[in-house]
Formats: sequence, structure tokens, C-alpha cells
Amino acid sequence: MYQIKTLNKISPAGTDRFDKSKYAFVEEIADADAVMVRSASMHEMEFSPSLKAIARAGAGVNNIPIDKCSEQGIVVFNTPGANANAVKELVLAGLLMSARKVVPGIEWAKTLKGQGAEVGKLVEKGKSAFAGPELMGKTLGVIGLGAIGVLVANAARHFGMKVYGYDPYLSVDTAWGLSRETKHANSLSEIYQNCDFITLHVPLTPDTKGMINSESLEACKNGVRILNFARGDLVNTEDILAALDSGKVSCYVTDFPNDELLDVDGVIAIPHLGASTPESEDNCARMAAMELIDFLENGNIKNSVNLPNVKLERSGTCRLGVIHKNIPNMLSQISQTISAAGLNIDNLTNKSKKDYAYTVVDVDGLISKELPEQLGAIDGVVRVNLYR
Ligand SMILES: NC(=O)c1ccc[n+]([C@@H]2O[C@H](COP(=O)([O-])OP(=O)(O)OC[C@H]3O[C@@H](n4cnc5c(N)ncnc54)[C@H](O)[C@@H]3O)[C@@H](O)[C@H]2O)c1
Ligand SMILES: O=C(O)CC[C@@H](O)C(=O)O
Repeated sequence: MYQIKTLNKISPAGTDRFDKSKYAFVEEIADADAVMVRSASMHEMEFSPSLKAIARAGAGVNNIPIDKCSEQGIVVFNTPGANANAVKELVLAGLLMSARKVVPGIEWAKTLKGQGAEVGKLVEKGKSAFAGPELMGKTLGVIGLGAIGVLVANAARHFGMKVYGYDPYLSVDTAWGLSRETKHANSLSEIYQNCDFITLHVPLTPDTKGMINSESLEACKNGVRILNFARGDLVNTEDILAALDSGKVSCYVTDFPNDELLDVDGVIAIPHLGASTPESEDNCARMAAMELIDFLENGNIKNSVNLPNVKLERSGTCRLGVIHKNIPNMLSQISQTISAAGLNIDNLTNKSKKDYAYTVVDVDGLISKELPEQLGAIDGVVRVNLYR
């Protein structure tokens, strides 16, 4: 039996994919072959040698210690694009809310409770405090043109906005999906100087942490509206609060509230609801489950953030999945060790991603108990998994 541990609430659309005759859900991570997780932080967790894979039912993997996983040969998956539409829809709501003062207006309207027949008159008298501009004709800067950024950029065009997009690592596939009317910004300065609204759709990494700070805000237009549906730490809290106070920023919409941001004028703090739709939770859970099943049963890897994609049709009698450092001479040492064990290699594939590589070998004949140990002893081999 394969043992699965779920952290967070994972939709049954995913958990039901595991065949009950082959999979069991366990309480303790120490017993697990694989983990399904959403936003729970795994940075302080110990991983037992049984743990082979972690599937993030979502996009951001900053809650998972990727380097530690790679060193231990644990494959980390995510579910690219599976929640992008849900986030896009809330970003569009965020754009409207940031412009039209709907949230403070609703809060003010509640204070009129108990005024009886006067409510209508009071509404008309007080509403001018909550007027806000239209989106049509305004400029939106989208930072990060991945699954979500592209959808937001394209949809904003339908509001009549002029859209600038910035992404130095834009993939060819994504570029095909981007509206031709999106202006390609060559630098962040171009976004800051030109945009009335700026929306962030980049992963949180050491490079992007704090990218919105006093310096970048200084380069922005006065009264800019900032939307952050990506990760809280992309924006320096102290600096955005100062910019709200000075009027440099007129609204900050964030899906990642912290104590300092709550109940501040100009801040719209949403409790991380970007991906909280039944459709997106189902999509993410389903994709994460399918990734784990194909890896645990066949050693195939799709949508991993730390190892290459490898898909090999099963052949031979057994399969070995060897996770190793991306250094010279690994393939020949692996195949020599297998040949020395008297086994014929039926099929083999090898792919690399940054510092790590993955070799999948289908062999004819039965694999002895010693062979995985011999392969594991090769300098640079991190982990050997056996698939029967
Ligand atoms: N609020 C939510 O519930 C929610 C849901 C999904 C994703 N997210 C967050 O949004 C982020 C983006 O999600 P996605 O699905 O679009 O991911 P994605 O991987 O499809 O897109 C990220 C894009 O950012 C680009 N990028 C990376 N570094 C950059 C930089 N320094 N400057 C500009 N562009 C850069 C990449 O090239 C990529 O195109 C996730 O990493 C996650 O943190 C939040
Ligand atoms: O699981 C969630 O609800 C949020 C997921 C989101 O932050 C992501 O990065 O995909």
C-alpha cells in the first residue's frame, strides 16, 4: 500500500482518485510515501526516508523547502494553471474595488442602520465620499505573465484598459496566449512610470521578495493602486503603509493580510481567497493526485519544480528511477552498475533540470535487493526508487 498524508483541506476530486486497494491516508507524515499540501508551511518539518514526493495543490511553492527536498530526492510537484481562472476573477474584482471605493462605501452604509426612513436621504448626502474613477482608459501594469498574469492582462483589455506586461522569463507557450494589444514593458521602471494600477503575479523568491518597496513606489505615478494576489512578502509592509499615508498609493488590495495592514484606510485585505472556488480546488486536487499516482506507480514526473519532466512508457519487467546530481559520467556509471548485475536494459531516459537529473531505466529480469544499494552508493546519486 502507498501511504498518503494530506496537509490542509484537499478536495475529494483529488483524494477520490487514489484507488483504495492501493492507497491509504495516514495521520503521521513520518509514515507517508507522499504528501498533498496547499498553503501549510513545511519548512520546519522533518522528512522521513519513506517520503518520495510532495504535491502542492496550487501554484506557489514558497511553503515547501525545495532545496532540502532536492537533497533528499523528494520530488516536489505543483499544479500550474489549475487555479488561474479563479485568481483572475478575484483580481478583476480587486481592480473594480480599488477604483470605486465599494468596500468603505459598504462599511459606511452599515453605520446607517437604525435611521429608518432617513436612510435613503443619508445615502444620497454621503455617497460623494465614495466616488471613484472608471477603469476604461486607465493603464494597468501586470508584473509576471504566467498562468494568472496572462489571463488578467487579456481580461483587463475588455475593461478598456491599456495594459503593460513585464516578464523577463516569459515562456513561448504563454506568449502565444497573450493579447497582442498588451504592451511589452522592457523594465519594471516602464511599469512604474506608466501605470495607474499595478498587479503582481510573480512567485515569491529571494529575487522578488520586497520588490514593491519605498524605491519602487517612489518611481510610481501618484495615487497608484497596487494589487497583490501573489504573496504578501513581495510588498514591504512598512513602505506601502507610508506610501498610503502620503497619498502616493491610493489603494492596496492584498490577498495576504498581516496585522499591520488590517483596518488601515486604503487597504483592502482579503483572506487569501484567490484560489478559493470549488472549481479551482477540484482542478488543483485532481491534478496533484494524478501527478502523485503516475510518479508513485511508474516513476513518471510531470509538473515538478525541482526535477525534470520524464515520461516513459513501461517496458521490461522492472523499472528503476534514479535521482542524481546533474554532473558528468552519471549515466554510464548507472548503466554499468545495472549491466554488472546481469540485467539487460530495455529502455532508458535521462533528463536534467538545473543541479539535478533523473534517469529512468526499464530492465529485463528481476532486480536484486543489492542493486538499488549499489546504485545509491554511486557518488552523486541521491535516491533510487524501484517500480515493479
Ligand atoms: N492568491 C492566491 O490564492 C494565489 C493562487 C495562485 C497563485 N498565487 C501566487 O501567484 C503566483 C503566480 O501564479 P501563476 O499561476 O501565474 O504562476 P506562473 O508560474 O504561471 O507564473 C509566474 C510568472 O512570473 C514570472 N516571473 C518570475 N520572476 C519574475 C520577475 N522577477 N519579474 C517578472 N516576472 C517574473 C515567470 O516567468 C512566470 O511567467 C504564484 O507563484 C503564487 O505565489 C496566488
Ligand atoms: O490553496 C489555496 O487556497 C491557495 C493557493 C495559492 O496561494 C497558490 O499559490 O496556488
